[in-house]
Formats: sequence, structure tokens, C-alpha cells
Amino acid sequence: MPKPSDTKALPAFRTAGLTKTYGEGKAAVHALRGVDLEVPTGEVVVLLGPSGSGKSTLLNILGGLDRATSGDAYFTDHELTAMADRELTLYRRDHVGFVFQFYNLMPSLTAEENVELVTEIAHNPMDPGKALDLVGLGERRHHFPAQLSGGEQQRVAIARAIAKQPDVLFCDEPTGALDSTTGRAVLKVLADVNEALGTTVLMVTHAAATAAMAHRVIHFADGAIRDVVRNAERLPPEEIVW
Ligand SMILES: Nc1ncnc2c1ncn2[C@@H]1O[C@H](COP(=O)(O)OP(=O)(O)OP(=O)(O)O)[C@@H](O)[C@H]1O
Repeated sequence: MPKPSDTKALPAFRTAGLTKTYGEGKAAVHALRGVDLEVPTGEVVVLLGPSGSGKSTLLNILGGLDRATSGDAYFTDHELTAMADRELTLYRRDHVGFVFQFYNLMPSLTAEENVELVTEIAHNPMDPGKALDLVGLGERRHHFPAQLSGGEQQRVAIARAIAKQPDVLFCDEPTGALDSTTGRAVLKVLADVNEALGTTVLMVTHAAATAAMAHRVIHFADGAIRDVVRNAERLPPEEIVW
């Protein structure tokens, strides 16, 4: 799939009537029950909602990791819901970065080598050292994950995700395993990446206070959007308390 050209004016994502049902019959779980959503390009968007309300399911569909049951989902002008598996793979490879609660770093590789795993196959990568500089870990590039704190390991995972210069960064509970001070440092890195690179950031979190750093907050309940709030003023991550 080519890099979208002149798509700045298009929303990063649009969905209409998006549903996802796991299983069938009496065992069916309706994880998404008709989601109509718009995520503007370049924004930090936080998804909040009770456990089981469908946040990760939505993130996984928009990230090309899972498929919807019905409805439409677009990334810019590309229809994700119409893509063949091969196209979805290319979409994930060329446009999307993921940051999860657990960092999934290779323990036998240094920070820099973990980032290189991605840059070696990426379409338009940045220098791994630059990615580590951006997350404040340039000096620790030769350290192994076991020599880094949880927050530092998460920053390596963020460096790995941004090194391929994705259009979108999906973050599922990126601070879930971290204490609040370390979590704030990680959120600051995400805000800095959004600011410096214009990367759209879509973040699922249980830490409701995180909403204060977002351009837009989507409240989820029972597989649907209950409310979308645009923050008139955003709080710097370092001022967020939870
Ligand atoms: N692979 C699956 N098979 C069956 N049911 C699933 C599967 N994945 C998710 N579900 C169900 O779909 C619903 C939505 O799950 P999802 O993980 O999207 O919620 P969530 O809002 O992200 O929850 P949490 O905040 O706890 O992570 C839940 O009822 C969950 O049990």
C-alpha cells in the first residue's frame, strides 16, 4: 500500500457502524455494537471506559490486528475493512506502530538492536539512535533490557514503534505496568513524539487522568461510544496525577 499522499486533511480514522462479535449463538460476545468514530490526523486521542467495553477490540481493528464483523473502517482514504490479509500486513508494517502494556523486548538484544529489528524491515525508517534519542535513551543504547527500569524499557518499546516513522501510534495501557512517576515520563515521550513528528496517537488507558493530555477523549461503554470530549486546554503529562 503506498504512503498516503496529501492526506493531511483527511481524518486518520473513520468508522461507521463498526461491530465485532466474538463467538456465535448463545456464546456470542458483542464487543463492538456499532461504532461511529472520527480521529483527526495529528491528534492525541485517549479512549476511556470500563473493562470489557471494547476499547482494545477497537484498537486492534484500527491497527489491522483483528477484523470487524460488520461496518466500515477507514485509515485516511484506505478502507481497512475491505483489505485482504496481505494488504493489512503491509498497512501494519508501513503505517502503524504499537506500544503495549508489556514491552515485548528481546532480552538478548541491546536497546539499539531491539529498535533495529524494526528499522531493518521498515519502508522509511529513522536512524535507531535518533529514535532512542527522541525517547531520552541515546546514552543507554548498548544496554540490555534487564539493565533498564520498567519505564526505560517502555521507552525502548516506544523508540521501536516510532523508528519506522508510523503515521499512527497505538498504545494499549502503555503505563499499566508502571508507577505514576515513571508513567508520566512515558506519557511525556508520547506527547513529545506527537508534537515532534505529528504522529497520531490513539491510547487506551484505565488511568482516567491521562485524558487531560489528549486533544480528544472518547468515552466507551458497552461496545459503543458514549461521549466524545474535545479538551479546550491540554495538561502537560508531567502535571498529570493518578
Ligand atoms: N478473542 C476473544 N474471544 C472472545 N471474546 C473476546 C475476545 N477478545 C475480547 N473479547 C470480549 O470482548 C469484550 C470487549 O473486550 P476488550 O478487550 O475489547 O475490552 P476492553 O474495554 O479493552 O477491556 P479492558 O479494559 O479490560 O482491557 C469483552 O467482553 C471480552 O471478554
